[in-house]
Amino acid sequence: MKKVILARLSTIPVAGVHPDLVLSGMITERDVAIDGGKVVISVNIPESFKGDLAELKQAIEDKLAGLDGIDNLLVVMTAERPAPKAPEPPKLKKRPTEAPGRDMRPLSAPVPGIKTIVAVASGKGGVGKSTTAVNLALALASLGLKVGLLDADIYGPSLPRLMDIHDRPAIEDDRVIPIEKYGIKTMSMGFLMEEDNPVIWRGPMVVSALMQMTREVDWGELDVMVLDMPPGTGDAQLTMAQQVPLQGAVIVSTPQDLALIDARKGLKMFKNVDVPIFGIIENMSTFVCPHCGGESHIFGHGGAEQDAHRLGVPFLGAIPLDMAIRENSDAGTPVVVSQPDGPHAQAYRKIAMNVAARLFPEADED
Ligand SMILES: Nc1ncnc2c1ncn2[C@@H]1O[C@H](COP(=O)(O)OP(=O)(O)OP(=O)(O)O)[C@@H](O)[C@H]1O
Repeated sequence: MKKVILARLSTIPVAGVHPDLVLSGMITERDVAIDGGKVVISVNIPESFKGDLAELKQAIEDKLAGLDGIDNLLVVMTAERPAPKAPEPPKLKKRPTEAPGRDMRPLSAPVPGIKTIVAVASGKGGVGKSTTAVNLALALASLGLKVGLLDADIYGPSLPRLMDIHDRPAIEDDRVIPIEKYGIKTMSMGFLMEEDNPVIWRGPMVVSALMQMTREVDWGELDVMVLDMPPGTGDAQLTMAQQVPLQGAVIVSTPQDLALIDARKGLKMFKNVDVPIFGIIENMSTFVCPHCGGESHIFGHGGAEQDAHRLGVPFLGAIPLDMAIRENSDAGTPVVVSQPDGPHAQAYRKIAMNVAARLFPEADED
């Protein structure tokens, strides 16, 4: 099947690169993933490419249209050069983080059907950003909101593991259908990649993949989309923060990371692109002993809250370092759904209420 696909694609000329798309090296056998009738093709766009990405994508779809054995086709364009220039978002006036009332600033191209988007970011990896994003999304849903969770951490997508999802999403009318679990809609590049054949993402490829996951996925109507960003504050994260119409961002940080400067880098990045910072979530704040249940303040206590205030951003809440959170995360049953009445679910719900209050300030005024 791969051979038939590649044979058809090799008749497509690529402007400025090669008269044959396959010989150009932009698509190899490894870039074609087949799962039953679902086919995902990732195209590596080199610097020398002079054509139009949308036209090339269309040409690939046309060539494969009607091919026996393909029910659903998804073409992902990935580029090593700077992403195709999107229209510059309007220059927005800075909005104070705690500005009262509704944010009336124009949004850069809102995504139809999605009322609000909140980014979950961290200054560095391994602080529990994805665990926090998943539990925050589920806690927002438990408040009665329609929630989507987009795992934009395409370097190391963790949603398949954290939510125990191993299916591939369906594709209908050229749109990917997000996978529903525990009452929220989810999408992750991890759903499309083969575990033993990871895609190597280079620089701005990330951005075009993100745009496709935001806009070409059939999210339906959402009150809030939680966007799990890749860790760190590099160019890819910066471009994401600019290109997605974010209502705000939350920064996940451990106590020691707050005391250091990583979390501050995250704050600075969003401030630079005029995205309001909803606040800081302190993860792994106190240590809960798995044997006696006693709490130890290994990194000191209350420091994060003070740090947040010192940095001029709200403190949204703290989540302890607890074996139950790790075990549930790793088993794909986030603590908010596996122990909905437990103290951790409560802590996440409290944070979710803080976030919801910032996402929908008008609801507070009623
Ligand atoms: N509050 C917590 N208590 C105990 N374990 C936690 C807590 N938060 C996260 N973990 C565990 O820490 C590990 C890293 O968490 P996670 O994958 O969410 O981090 P991340 O910041 O998204 O990482 P990366 O940057 O690599 O994507 C996981 O094993 C997770 O279960």
